[in-house]
Amino acid sequence: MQESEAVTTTETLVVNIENVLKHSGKWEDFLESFGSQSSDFDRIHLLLNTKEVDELIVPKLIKEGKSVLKAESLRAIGNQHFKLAHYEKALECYSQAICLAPAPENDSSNSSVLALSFGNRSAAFFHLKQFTLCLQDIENALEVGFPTGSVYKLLDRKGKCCLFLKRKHEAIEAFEQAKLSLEESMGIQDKGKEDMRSLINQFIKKCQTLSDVSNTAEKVEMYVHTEIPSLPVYNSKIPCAADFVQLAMMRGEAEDCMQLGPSSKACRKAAWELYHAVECSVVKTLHEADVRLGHLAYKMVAKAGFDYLLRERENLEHPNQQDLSLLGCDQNGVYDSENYATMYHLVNHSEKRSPKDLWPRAVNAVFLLKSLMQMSFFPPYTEDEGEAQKRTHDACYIGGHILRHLQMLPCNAHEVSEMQVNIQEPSQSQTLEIGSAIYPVLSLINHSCDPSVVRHSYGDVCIVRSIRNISKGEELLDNYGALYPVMEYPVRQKHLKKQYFFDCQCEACIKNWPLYVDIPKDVINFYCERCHGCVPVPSLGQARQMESMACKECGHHQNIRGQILKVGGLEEGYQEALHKVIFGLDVSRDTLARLVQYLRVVDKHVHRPFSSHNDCQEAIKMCYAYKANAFPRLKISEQK
Ligand SMILES: C[S@@+](CC[C@H](N)C(=O)[O-])C[C@H]1O[C@@H](n2cnc3c(N)ncnc32)[C@H](O)[C@@H]1O
Repeated sequence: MQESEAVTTTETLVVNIENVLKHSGKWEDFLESFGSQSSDFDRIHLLLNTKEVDELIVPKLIKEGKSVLKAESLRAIGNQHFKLAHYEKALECYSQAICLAPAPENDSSNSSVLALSFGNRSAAFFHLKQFTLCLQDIENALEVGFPTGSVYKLLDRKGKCCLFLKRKHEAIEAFEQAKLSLEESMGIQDKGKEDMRSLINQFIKKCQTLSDVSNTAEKVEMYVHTEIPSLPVYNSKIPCAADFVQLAMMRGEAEDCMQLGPSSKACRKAAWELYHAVECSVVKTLHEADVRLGHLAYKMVAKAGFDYLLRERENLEHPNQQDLSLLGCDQNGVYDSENYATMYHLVNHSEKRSPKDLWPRAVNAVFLLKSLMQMSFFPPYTEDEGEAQKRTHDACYIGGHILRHLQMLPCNAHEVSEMQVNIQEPSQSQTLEIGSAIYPVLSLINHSCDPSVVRHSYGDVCIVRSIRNISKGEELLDNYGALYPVMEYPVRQKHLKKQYFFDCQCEACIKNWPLYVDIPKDVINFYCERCHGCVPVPSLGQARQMESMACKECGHHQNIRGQILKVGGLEEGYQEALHKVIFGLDVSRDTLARLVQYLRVVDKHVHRPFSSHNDCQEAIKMCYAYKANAFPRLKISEQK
């Protein structure tokens, strides 16, 4: 028996190749030659034509088989747990069954184990009161061929979920469909049908008592933007369907955000097809080689397809800047994040990168290219000499795309995150990066060390909300991992320069705002009514007694009692809400509403940095985070 080979990561591969070239005295010349290449195409060409490099980059495909038998057996164990009301254990088994179940078209058994497992898992989610996840799995089960005779059960469950979530009209529609489906189902006696019908009718009556609520969340939560990624990848080491499973498990959690529902289904379908075409068999290889963002680069190219990339070559490389469609906009001039061109033209800073920066990326690109070559991505080539040249040329062109993305992604990709909640010790909760994704619209937002928006992951959907007042026409500013309250100015600048190639000129940087711990607590700087400068006041209590105060900048004396009363009037409610979030994990809408109200008023009247402003922002972020990907989940989704 062959001993299993140790897996080589691309990082080790880079070191190995360097060592081989150094050993043969060719490294310096090679690096010089590499540094003189002016395009990604040429860089890939050089690597493929350097024997030592070409011979060492040999990705081994690690295929993991699907198995109906294994999936069925896990599903059966899940059913045993389910009967004993061990729903979380059942959930785990069903999830594993879903991972191992083949796509329905490859499943020769009578009913698709994938569809049944999704159906079972929806029941487990239902009992765990995870209604949105339950709905997601009902959709999945129906999509992949749940047995028609039992579809009424899923529709009935769907109606109940919608009822719990107070989605009146969807609930009634689902129950009506359940009744129709019940009529069509064979193996159920007339009496049984009648009982079931009358039960469903009772639920419909319940639905009718619900009021037609609108989405009030939006008013409290300050939504700015919601984006479904063009491409997501997970850091999971589970092969193939893992991404799909995680998507199914997580996407659509934001039941209070109306924009998520329908398109996520289309995305899942697209992802499913893509995986089974060029990605499914290679996912494990990419994870084992630890290619990280390389997985996204691979997926971008795989999704675009060889024909498209070849056909659009001229338009991509030399777009007519007047023609917005060539830059990724649709016929109406609207930026289309599904269009490859939008991602292709995202900033990559190629011209600022040194050969030492580009070299490991080029090795990664060749590794990914060769993985792609083992799939049915390229057209078949004959053995002719001309064809061999074409083959090399095509490889360099596609490899060039991958290399371009490996430069673009570190400046533009976003993390998909999940909070691991520590219920006993909330301050010990941790946020983990569970994946990465490209959101082309989000990628247009610049950085500030004092950002105006914050992002949270709901599944792999990203929701952007404001965390301070934003005037009409004002630029949105996100944070690239360098917040002024917790990171010193030089450290922030270094980080931003290294990864994003710019010197930050945000207000916090220019004015050298202190770290949170050093923000003076004995003074509050109100806005001057004349010049917008600082009117410093001591504590709110003392300030209420004072007749007028002077602006530090223009000297104008003014009575700011009205402003002080506005902030002071909200202080008690804010303090209470803050305490509830931090110590009680109370992230209900009421608590959030008080925090948001306080933040809006403080933002309007008081200069930053102001530590209560920071505290309030952090508490608001916590409220959002606990509602986003957070496990174990707080039972907040069902709260009013
Ligand atoms: C995600 S992109 C943001 C969109 C980008 N400005 C564009 O026009 O496509 C990140 C890049 O934008 C630029 N950038 C972002 N924030 C910036 C800032 N505050 N000042 C200057 N450049 C910034 C940097 O070049 C950075 O690498």
